[in-house]
Amino acid sequence: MWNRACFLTRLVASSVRVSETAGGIIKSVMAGGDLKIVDKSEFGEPSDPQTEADRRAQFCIVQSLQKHFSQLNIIGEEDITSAVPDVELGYSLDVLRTEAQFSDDLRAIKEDDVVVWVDPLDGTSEVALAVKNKNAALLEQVTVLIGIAYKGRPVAGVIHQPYFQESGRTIWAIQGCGVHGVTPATGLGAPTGSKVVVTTRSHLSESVTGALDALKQRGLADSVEKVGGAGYKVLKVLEGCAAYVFASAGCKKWDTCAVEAVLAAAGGRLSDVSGRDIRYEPSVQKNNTGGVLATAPWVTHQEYVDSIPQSLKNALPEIAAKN
Ligand SMILES: Nc1ncnc2c1ncn2[C@@H]1O[C@H](COP(=O)(O)O)[C@@H](OP(=O)(O)O)[C@H]1O
Ligand SMILES: [Mg+2]
Ligand SMILES: [Mg+2]
Ligand SMILES: [Mg+2]
Repeated sequence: MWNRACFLTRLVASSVRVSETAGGIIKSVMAGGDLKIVDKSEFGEPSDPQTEADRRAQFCIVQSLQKHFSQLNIIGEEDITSAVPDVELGYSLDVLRTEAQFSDDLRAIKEDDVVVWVDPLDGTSEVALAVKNKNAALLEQVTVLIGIAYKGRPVAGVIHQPYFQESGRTIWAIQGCGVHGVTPATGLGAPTGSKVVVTTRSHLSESVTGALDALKQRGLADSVEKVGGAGYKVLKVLEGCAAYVFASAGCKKWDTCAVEAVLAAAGGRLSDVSGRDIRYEPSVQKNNTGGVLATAPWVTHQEYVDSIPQSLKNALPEIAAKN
């Protein structure tokens, strides 16, 4: 089955397994207790922590994928990594079985047509806070993100959530083939009966709260929940929240590629706050300078775009320049 599978099937099938291995690495670093945190931010910027778990998880993902796919263009968040022993990776049979639903376009994708965007640990600030405050509940917000872009747009994505219940879960999607690992909420306000909007916990700013206030006034946000990680916020949108709003710069392509693929496969939409597509070519600037707006399948994305004040949209390039 593996040998007959097309390139995209084999890449996603391997990515599902390697995301789970990376999740295991994150858990073992946490269990060891010494996170060896460094701050990647430059003077005057908000703190941008990196732990030994981020470094080891990225090494594992990049090394394993390159072993199978030597020509693959992989762009990971971390510049510095920590070596971990080589592991023989398997592949997900569920992914292999999905190939029957592929379009001819998907079947024709070759190794040098794609860019893989890797966030080895999304929610690092929450990891640091969980340790500092001895609050293990925050770890639910950690995800491993592997996004696959073809012709500059997401075509498949893997979100592994290592601390979901006891053994974690992996959510993945390939364009046109549905979402696996979660059942997306389909109705208005499910499960709370109102429109809950999620936003950043650790990167709040005037422009973020300005956008949220505007959405509240228009009846598009009944309440706001502040949680960590782009991966976790999109999972919340898949499971009943109306939208994820981040009207600021600082969130990067590796934060959004995988989650956009998964959300789009569920019928939702992710764009910048002005409604423009986010591009994922290898040469693109890493920062999502137009902010991030993700909406559930059951809300109208354009209503959210239109409700965010133009003055905030216009100010984003200046915020981006400072990041
Ligand atoms: N101003 C900023 N500087 C650096 N990273 C930022 C940022 N704003 C958002 N991010 C990154 O975007 C992701 C989601 O952020 P948030 O939880 O605030 O919504 C996090 O990814 P990582 O945890 O992978 O670094 C976070 O670091
Ligand atoms: Mg991230
Ligand atoms: Mg990260
Ligand atoms: Mg980071």
